[in-house]
Amino acid sequence: MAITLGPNQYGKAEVRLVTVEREGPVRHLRDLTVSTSLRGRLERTHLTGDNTDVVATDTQKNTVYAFAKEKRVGEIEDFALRLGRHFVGSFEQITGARVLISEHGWDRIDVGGTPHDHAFSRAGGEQRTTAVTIQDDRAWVVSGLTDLVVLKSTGSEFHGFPRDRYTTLAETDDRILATAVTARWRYRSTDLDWSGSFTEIRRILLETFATKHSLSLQQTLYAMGEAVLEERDEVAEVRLSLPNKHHFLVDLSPFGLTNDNEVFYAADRPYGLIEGTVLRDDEDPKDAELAWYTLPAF
Ligand SMILES: O=c1[nH]c(=O)c2[nH]c(=O)[nH]c2[nH]1
Repeated sequence: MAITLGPNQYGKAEVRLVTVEREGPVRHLRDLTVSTSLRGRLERTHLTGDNTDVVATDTQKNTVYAFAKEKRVGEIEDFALRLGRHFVGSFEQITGARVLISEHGWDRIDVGGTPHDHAFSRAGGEQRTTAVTIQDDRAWVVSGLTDLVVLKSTGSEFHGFPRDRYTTLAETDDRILATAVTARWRYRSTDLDWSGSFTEIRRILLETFATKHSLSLQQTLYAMGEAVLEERDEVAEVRLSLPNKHHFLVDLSPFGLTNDNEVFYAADRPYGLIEGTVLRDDEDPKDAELAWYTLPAF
């Protein structure tokens, strides 16, 4: 039996990078978490401990900080492409790179109706994300968002599902539908107005969630992905992960009270988890395998 080294990558995970840019008295703040992973001819270190080919993870981290100083960070997609191309272009043994970036938003604190120059408050839990993959001279960009928490207080039904001896769930034609959207979308290009595209895709996801009358969260998921693909040519594929944040009607009958969809118990766990991919039928699924490689399936 021969034993060999299979696919591998290595890098620095979750480099916390905060930049402050000056514009007169005004400061601009960026808050990123950056992970780098490199692939290539790395057998020697694994098999013999010879580190000749190993670009140290400490060097990778330092490169992130130095790049942030040498040129404005700019769009997270462009920053990730610069970093990935640097590693693949500078070290002959490194043939591929994956750079993950998530951005945490900060809002200016409002002081007496005026946004403050240099004081900020965290903008909720939502993050904008990108995953850039470089392989030799090719590149792929998968961007997205996490933890976009949404709720609609009506306009959602769930019925018609099979019943067996274990089924207790009541059918409903009016329920709360709530979720924390994690979405990733694969771009067809590496040269785009990233912020403009992000803003539009986020708007489409929100508008579709709000306006699509829902017969299941699965149907809502498909509608959200479909709307993005219909409106945004630059996107090849959308993957969504939607936890169903259940809101159960409280039984008020012990107190002699009715509950006409007014009082709910917001359950923490377990939650339904609805995940899916929406893609163009002319896309070759093989083409993007590397773009998604090692990313969560949804
Ligand atoms: O939208 C839903 N999809 C399900 O698959 C499901 N299952 C469940 O118990 N509630 C729901 N709601």
